[in-house]
Amino acid sequence: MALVAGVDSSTQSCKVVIRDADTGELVRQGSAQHPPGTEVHPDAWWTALQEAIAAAGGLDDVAAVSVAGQQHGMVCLDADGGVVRPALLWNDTRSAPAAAALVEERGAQWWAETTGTVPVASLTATKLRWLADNEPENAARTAAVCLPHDWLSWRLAGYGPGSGEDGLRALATDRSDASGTGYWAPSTGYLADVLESTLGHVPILPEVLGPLEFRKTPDGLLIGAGCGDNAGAGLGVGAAEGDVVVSVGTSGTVFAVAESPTSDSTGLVAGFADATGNYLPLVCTLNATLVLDATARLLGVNHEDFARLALQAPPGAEGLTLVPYFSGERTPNLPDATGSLHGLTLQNYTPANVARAAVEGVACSLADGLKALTDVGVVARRIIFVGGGARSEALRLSVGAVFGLPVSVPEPGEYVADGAARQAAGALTGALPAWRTTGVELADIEPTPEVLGRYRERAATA
Ligand SMILES: Nc1ncnc2c1ncn2[C@@H]1O[C@H](COP(=O)(O)OP(=O)(O)O)[C@@H](O)[C@H]1O
Ligand SMILES: O=C(CO)[C@@H](O)[C@H](O)COP(=O)(O)O
Repeated sequence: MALVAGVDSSTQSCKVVIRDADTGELVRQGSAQHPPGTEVHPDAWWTALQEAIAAAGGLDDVAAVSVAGQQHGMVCLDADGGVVRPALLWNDTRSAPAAAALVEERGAQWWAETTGTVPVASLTATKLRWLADNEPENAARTAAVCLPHDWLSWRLAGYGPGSGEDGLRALATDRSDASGTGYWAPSTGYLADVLESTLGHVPILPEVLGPLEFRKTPDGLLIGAGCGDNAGAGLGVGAAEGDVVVSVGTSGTVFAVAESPTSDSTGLVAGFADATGNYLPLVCTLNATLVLDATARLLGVNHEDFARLALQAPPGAEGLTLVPYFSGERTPNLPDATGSLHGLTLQNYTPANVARAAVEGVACSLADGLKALTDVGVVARRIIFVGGGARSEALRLSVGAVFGLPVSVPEPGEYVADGAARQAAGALTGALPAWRTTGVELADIEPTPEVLGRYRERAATA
């Protein structure tokens, strides 16, 4: 029995699954926490990866591994292979003015048509512009730029500080993560002019590997191309045409697998690539489980009691609407927005209604994401709901009620890491295996279009 490993180095934690390459059976798993914040030194991810691997029983008997990771994070390396400064993560909004400037300079249409995505603060290119404007010495010292999953794959392959230029030239990435940088186009590859006009020079960049390409360590461990975490989730749940995946973790994402690229000059839909050679039109919000975590903390309850409390209130929370833009927002692009609670009366101001309004606010912001996707031609027949937030019964039911589509909830699991493991199995055998996932279909949920309608009116004033 050959074993493969998949890693999800996400915003809050690192998860490792080890599966049978043929059957997909879960053999072992482990995880470790990441530090909080939107600026993190990559060494913290490396430490967490090693802890998670150890918790999963090590990789000694594993034939291939792939790393999926949070997208867009700016990892700058110096000529020696050392980290120049802590990475700015996808949810760090300090580069919002840089994003606006880039859109102004070339026009939203150019970005949408060339790279698939109109820049917002999350995209790596905007962070490079921020670096050049605010830390010119660090920009000048940056010899190579890569993403979280590229850097961890590179460390697993034995490179790191001291590797020098030869080491930097061994960096590798894949289409799905490259497509979230803002300086890579699916049709032409890296865009030197965008790098010149952001970082100020063209650094060494990771080679973009094909979906089943791999590198090999001296010990014979295959290291797959890896992928962005959303593309990993798509692989992990086996998303097919007509499926829309809703993933609720630190970010809320709504995405579909498409055979052709999308181009949305309104900037709502990011035209990413997937991990199989197709495309992954995606909407991403900044405010998902952290809003639920904060509201549960405010109410002094744990996740389970929070869900129970929310379900004690009727749909619509007796008129309360929470617009969840606590961290600013990415979609819609409102980096300076704040959250708000609307419709308060002396009668409806109860813990249950506040909990329900938080859950419905997150669900409604994602339903707006679905609308943006269908507006660019994505066909949605059912929702596949994954991520830490899918463990909440209240959020599952709320997603079912506001989306107005059948919702399938796979067994709770680590679908990003599973997708990476599936890619590793593909690298090992030459073809992606058809692993089965099991789950439940949510049936008989009363749709609540009035909840979504009221949310839209109130969010429009944010
Ligand atoms: N039962 C639950 N109800 C609501 N949220 C939950 C539940 N279990 C976990 N979470 C939340 O899910 C988040 C972690 O999900 P995950 O998908 O792993 O995030 P990420 O990939 O962004 O690191 C945390 O914010 C955690 O509090
Ligand atoms: O920025 C995006 C997608 O464009 C996020 O989805 C990140 O990829 C982080 O994912 P999580 O850690 O929240 O899963």
